[in-house]
This record gives sequence, structure tokens and C-alpha cells, in this order.
Amino acid sequence: MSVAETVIEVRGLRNQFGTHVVHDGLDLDVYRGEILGVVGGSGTGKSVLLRSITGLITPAAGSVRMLGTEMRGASEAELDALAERIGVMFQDGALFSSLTVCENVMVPLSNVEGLDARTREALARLKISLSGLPWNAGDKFPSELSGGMRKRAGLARALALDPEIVFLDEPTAGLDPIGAAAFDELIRGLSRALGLTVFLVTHDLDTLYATCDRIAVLAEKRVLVTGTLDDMLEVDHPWVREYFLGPRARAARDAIAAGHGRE
Ligand SMILES: Nc1ncnc2c1ncn2[C@@H]1O[C@H](COP(=O)(O)OP(=O)(O)OP(=O)(O)O)[C@@H](O)[C@H]1O
Repeated sequence: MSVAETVIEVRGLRNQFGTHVVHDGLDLDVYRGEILGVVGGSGTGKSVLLRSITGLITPAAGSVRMLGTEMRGASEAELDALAERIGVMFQDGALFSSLTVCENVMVPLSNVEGLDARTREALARLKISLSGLPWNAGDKFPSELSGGMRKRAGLARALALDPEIVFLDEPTAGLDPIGAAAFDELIRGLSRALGLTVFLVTHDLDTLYATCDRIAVLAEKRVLVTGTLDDMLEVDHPWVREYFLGPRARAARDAIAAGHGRE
């Protein structure tokens, strides 16, 4: 049996804002090629975890090793090299409103040496179509797109540099059930086709059931438990029981079992 390669290793992570401690002694491993769903109650620090792993927040203590690079103490050049190997999609897509979709997707490509403008544009359009947007979406401005299309544009930008790991913060929030199911399918398909590792923060039970290989539950300032969805059903913790065994979880589970999620 092959041993899974750890692409993200978090140890003893501590994050705090003033006296408010969000994480304390948080450990987490993410394996290559998996889709990891990160869940937890509101304010448990899912976004803060994503931001501290991607280097947008400097933790108060602990270590984050990503793709073999220890973030703390890494040189600027090492962090730049690492940034080219990951993609991040924020909740609202975080697109520049004054740029077209194509120009937005070209932004991460602008620092890549040896690419002329035409190649950059061709690569951006490839990622736009890979993200399931219609061919003419590249020439539109974000304000001309629906919420679901903006998310796909955000995903296209996250994929611009052919990352090994993508971070998705609440990718289906605000989408209607059909749009959300389509987005789940897209993430699952891209992960499998491209061998992507996906770190996915979500509240959406249907997304967990439809896409995730493994779940990490944040509670009590740390990762309380990791495992498959089946493992979650055995966890004796009030929040975990309520979340995974409550009526909404039952509905999501039954829908997937019947082969029709989100109906
Ligand atoms: N820049 C900041 N300054 C001060 N406090 C912050 C900052 N960012 C986050 N926090 C606090 O950290 C805690 C965790 O926030 P975070 O956004 O990670 O929660 P979350 O688990 O993603 O929540 P939700 O599910 O509601 O999106 C919250 O109490 C939040 O107020």
C-alpha cells in the first residue's frame, strides 16, 4: 500500500487577535490529491486557518510546512516560489471589478517569466473554459456575471498557475442548490482530472457529501477530529453529533444515497 504524501503539515498552531485566542495547539495534515473539507461552528477559525496556511496571516506560534517549505523563516524567494504552486479562491471570488474576467485570470500569470501577452491570454482563456464558463465570459466584467459565474471566474484565477493545492473558502455559499451542485461536481472533476489537492472550507453539508474525501472538524481552538464522513458519525462530541447526525445531515445523506444530492 502506498503511503500518502503530506503536502501540508500544521503543528502547534496558535492564532490570536489581541486577547482573543482563535487557535491553540492546532495540528493538521493534508494529503496529496485529497479533497479535505474543513468544518466547524461559526467563529471557530476556519478562514483564519486557511489564511494562516496560505501565509496571509502570520501565526503567533507553531509551524506550517507546505510542499516541503517551512513557512516561518522562509526567504522571500521561497515564499514566491511556493505562491506559484498554490491557488486561493475567496468567498466572493475577490475579483478586480475594473478588469475583465480574462484580465483577472491573467493577473497571477503576470509574474511568470517567459510568457508573452498572447500566451498569457490563451492560458487564461483555457482556465476560464476549464472552470465551466461560456467562451465569451472572459470579455465580461465581474458585475456582468451571476454569483455562480463569479465564483467560477474566481476558481479560474485560482487555477491560473496550475497549482498543486487549491484553497476554497465557502465555494458554494450564496449559490442556489442547482448552481451549488454543479460547482461541487466541477471541484470533484477538476481534482480528479488534475490530481489537485483541495482544502475546502464549507458549511455546506451537501458539498461535504458530494466532494470530500476527508473532513477536519474545528472546535475548542484546534482540529478536534479528522476522518471520513462515516468516521464523523461515530464521534461523541455535541457539535459533531448535532452537525453530522442532525436533520439536515440526514437529508443530505439520504439524497446522496438515493443518487440525487440537493433535491
Ligand atoms: N483580522 C482580524 N482581527 C480580529 N479578529 C479576527 C480577524 N480575523 C478573524 N478574527 C476573529 O477570529 C475568529 C475566527 O474567524 P473566522 O473568520 O476564521 O471564523 P470562521 O470559522 O471562518 O467563521 P464563519 O463560519 O462564520 O465564516 C472570529 O471570532 C473573528 O472575529
